[in-house]
Amino acid sequence: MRSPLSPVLSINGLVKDVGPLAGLDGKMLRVVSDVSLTAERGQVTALLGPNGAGKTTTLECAQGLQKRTGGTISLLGADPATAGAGLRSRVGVMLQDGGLPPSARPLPLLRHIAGLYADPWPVDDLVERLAIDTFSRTGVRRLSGGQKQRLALAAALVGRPEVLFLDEPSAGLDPQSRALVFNLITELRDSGMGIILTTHLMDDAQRLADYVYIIDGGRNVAEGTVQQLLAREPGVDSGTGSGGHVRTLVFDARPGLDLSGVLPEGAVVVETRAGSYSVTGVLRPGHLAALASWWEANDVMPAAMSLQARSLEDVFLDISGKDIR
Ligand SMILES: Nc1ncnc2c1ncn2[C@@H]1O[C@H](COP(=O)(O)OP(=O)(O)OP(=O)(O)O)[C@@H](O)[C@H]1O
Repeated sequence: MRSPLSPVLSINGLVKDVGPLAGLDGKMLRVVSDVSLTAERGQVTALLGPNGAGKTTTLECAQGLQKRTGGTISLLGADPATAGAGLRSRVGVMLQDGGLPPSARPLPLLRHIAGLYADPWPVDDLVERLAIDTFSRTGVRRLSGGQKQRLALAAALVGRPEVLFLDEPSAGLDPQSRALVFNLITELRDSGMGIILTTHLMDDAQRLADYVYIIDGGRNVAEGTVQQLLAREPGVDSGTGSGGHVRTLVFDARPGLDLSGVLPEGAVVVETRAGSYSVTGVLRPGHLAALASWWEANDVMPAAMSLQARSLEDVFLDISGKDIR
């Protein structure tokens, strides 16, 4: 785990039991057994994990919404389990379902929230920045999913929080709104806000996160910068791999080519469907040269080919497995 000088959030050995549960003969169920993470100021820290990994439970304990069973949590230097309203006013939370009152209208709602803070973000500016002006007087229940998301972000920001929790911030956003929201998140990060992001969209995490924690089954399974995680070789649990990046070369040619023994070690060749081949591994120029020589010797001219970088999604699936939770 990182040891930043002044983290906005620091979780150590979090344990959370729920219950007693009737389905377990009245026993407690341990849903988080050992999660640790730190989030720095001026960074986006992503918490990723498959369904049921314990992300929501971890973050709700961090926000003081659930009582932890064990471990320590420090949010802006205070214990969220015992801190009062003073801490809450320094923390912004954007929930996936918005948590907004259905009968409220965006502009009056934001003005009302702003009235609770001594030095709020000017509402007109937020409304303009998040393009809320076009629906500022429409009832929340009539807003589209993307409009609710932008309003939820504005509501989380109006108190100028020092730390911001974002749960699936781009859910339901069209490409224009996504760009708007991402630009704002990047700007907030650059201005020193500590941002904690949970998402199932690996693309969002890859784009926004400075540091990533992956949890599964209620415990940490991997962490690192996006670059460090991308450099991992498939199946390797720790370290940064051999220094090269795993890539996939995809090409289309005639079906049934026997490429066994053609490539230097470290590459796996699969005919994914008739005539489509993928070569995956820490590919080096020698792999490309061997393939091209073999094509020449066997009179094969691919109809199409591309070299693809490994994505955070590939790494995530590699670490957390492909089983459905
Ligand atoms: N009160 C509860 N009673 C029973 N099980 C619970 C309770 N709270 C959480 N769980 C279980 O704990 C596990 C972790 O849940 P949590 O919501 O933290 O996961 P998550 O990583 O946020 O999942 P998702 O990605 O699906 O939102 C799940 O298996 C969930 O069913």
